[in-house]
Amino acid sequence: MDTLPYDRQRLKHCAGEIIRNVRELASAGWTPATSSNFSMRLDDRHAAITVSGRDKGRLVEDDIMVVDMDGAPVATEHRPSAETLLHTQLYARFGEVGCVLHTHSLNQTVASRLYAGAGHVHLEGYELLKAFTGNSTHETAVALPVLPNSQDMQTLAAQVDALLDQQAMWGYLIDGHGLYAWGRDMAEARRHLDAFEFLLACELELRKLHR
Ligand SMILES: CSCCC(=O)C(=O)COP(=O)(O)O
Ligand SMILES: [Zn+2]
Repeated sequence: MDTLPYDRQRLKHCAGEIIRNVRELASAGWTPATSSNFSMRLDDRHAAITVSGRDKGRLVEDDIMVVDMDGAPVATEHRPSAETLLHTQLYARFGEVGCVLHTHSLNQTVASRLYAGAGHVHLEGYELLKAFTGNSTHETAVALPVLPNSQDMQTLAAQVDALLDQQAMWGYLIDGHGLYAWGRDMAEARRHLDAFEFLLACELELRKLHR
């Protein structure tokens, strides 16, 4: 008899989706040196998330584990991502969030350094802003927040919660660290992540050209 408190088949499905997508992100160079972490919602009380410290470009099913919405491991000896709280806080806060992706690409990391002082990256006038759910025109602006980094996840999570109290958003940067993006499912989270990456590359390129 299966006494697990989550659906084993759903975990298998999510692990497959995470592994396939993260392989692509790793090939693009967005997960250097075991960085980055990835999760999907299993149900109201559980999420599947990458095990801490694994090479994200070579994930196998055993590298995906289950946590509850407080970030505690469920039915496993594995240690979850050091940043699990930044995933589960989104699942706990928004019932519709189904996937959270965190990467450390060069563009994301450089942009986080350049715009930390301003506290956000202003993205305006791009057709690609329509990639973010809720936007239907290029005639709009998105402020991508940049948070100070911390090794204390409670501190980071509190900063994110304070931002979410003020604005709707699909992602944020952490200074010198990387990008968090999310969506209702993997496809939407991927689209948001890819759009942020492209738009940050545009902003960095424009800065170079204007020098
Ligand atoms: C070597 S990267 C430092 C930790 C980090 O930022 C990260 O994204 C990966 O941490 P995890 O515990 O999820 O492997
Ligand atoms: Zn990280």
